[in-house]
Amino acid sequence: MGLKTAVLGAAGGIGQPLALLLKQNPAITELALFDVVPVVKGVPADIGHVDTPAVTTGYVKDEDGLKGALTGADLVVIPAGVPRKPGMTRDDLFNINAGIVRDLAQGIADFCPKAFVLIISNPVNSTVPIAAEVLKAAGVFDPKRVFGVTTLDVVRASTMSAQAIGKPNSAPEYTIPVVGGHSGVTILPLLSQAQPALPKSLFDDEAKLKELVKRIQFGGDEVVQAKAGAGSATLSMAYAGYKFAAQLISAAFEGKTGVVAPSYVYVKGNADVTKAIGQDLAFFSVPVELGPNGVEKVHPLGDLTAFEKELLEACLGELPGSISKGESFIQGSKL
Ligand SMILES: NC(=O)c1ccc[n+]([C@@H]2O[C@H](COP(=O)([O-])OP(=O)(O)OC[C@H]3O[C@@H](n4cnc5c(N)ncnc54)[C@H](O)[C@@H]3O)[C@@H](O)[C@H]2O)c1
Ligand SMILES: O=C(O)C[C@H](O)C(=O)O
Repeated sequence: MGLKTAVLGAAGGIGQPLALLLKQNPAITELALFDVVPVVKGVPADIGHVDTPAVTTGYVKDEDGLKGALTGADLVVIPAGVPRKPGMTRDDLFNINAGIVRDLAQGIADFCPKAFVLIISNPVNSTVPIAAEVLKAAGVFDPKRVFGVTTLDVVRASTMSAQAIGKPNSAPEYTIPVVGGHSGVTILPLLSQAQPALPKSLFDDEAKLKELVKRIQFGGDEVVQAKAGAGSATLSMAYAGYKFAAQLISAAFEGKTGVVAPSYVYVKGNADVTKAIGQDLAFFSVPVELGPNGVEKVHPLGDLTAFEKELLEACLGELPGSISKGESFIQGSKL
């Protein structure tokens, strides 16, 4: 088995370290790096020296590079687009990133319609519906193969919970489902379902619990502010993006079973999700069991505490509008 993986936006803050991490995955034999800026030809010249199997190539948009990067791709990861500056919301990126994701999704429809698609570009709550609409219009949308990458929220939930309970080295021990969307209050960490359970004292201290949830929801802002105008999370995102890609590769191509990870996927018509959230939304981040077809099964959201139900209400106050905004961007252009 040899996999071709394409990274679109590969010269960027996320793209470069993500490409390096992907280069280390032995299942990947071809790593295609695409960007609009010519330096993307230098990235494979650099990481191509790493002594792992993947042959690494750079493609620039101007040279009809999208076709070369995508043809034959099994997996496409998209971190293309502009990042936030302090004071911006992710939705403020919509005007620029919506068109970028639309054009890249069209390339996927044209050149690798069966690839797994992992979307990192913000606002994820809208860019994933945009990609889905483009693929639908081309008649190639497979809801099991398109993923909004929300793994950074999952990673933050473990790290920040471990810090909050005074065991900062214990982050790797915790698995915490984070569902909903990927922006502020749409990020819904289900701390009550942490494995192993977080200490009861955390749940007894309402102020501390709320502070922790808010920190997970607005973790992206922490980085945006600290970078002071020079961008948003790149290194932790590359780690998280690779983590999800590696989980998908192991389940889809290497026969690993029982791989479950939250991801923002198409859930329209899923009776269990509709029952759990009280709406038949098109997209929601849910714990997904991964396998040869991508999404093999959506796992239940489980019992929510009264506080988590409040968080769900807040999430649902924002998420449907973000989904419609993405869908209308494509549907409107077809009128
Ligand atoms: N999902 C998440 O959890 C998450 C986390 C962090 C960042 N992000 C998002 O990821 C995106 C990228 O962030 P970054 O820090 O890497 O930004 P960056 O500016 O460092 O890199 C973006 C890259 O995309 C390239 N690009 C622009 N238009 C393109 C196109 N049409 N085709 C191909 N490449 C194109 C740019 O040339 C650049 O190299 C942003 O939208 C950011 O908000 C998402
Ligand atoms: O905060 C951002 O804009 C980038 C990313 O979505 C994040 O969560 O770090």
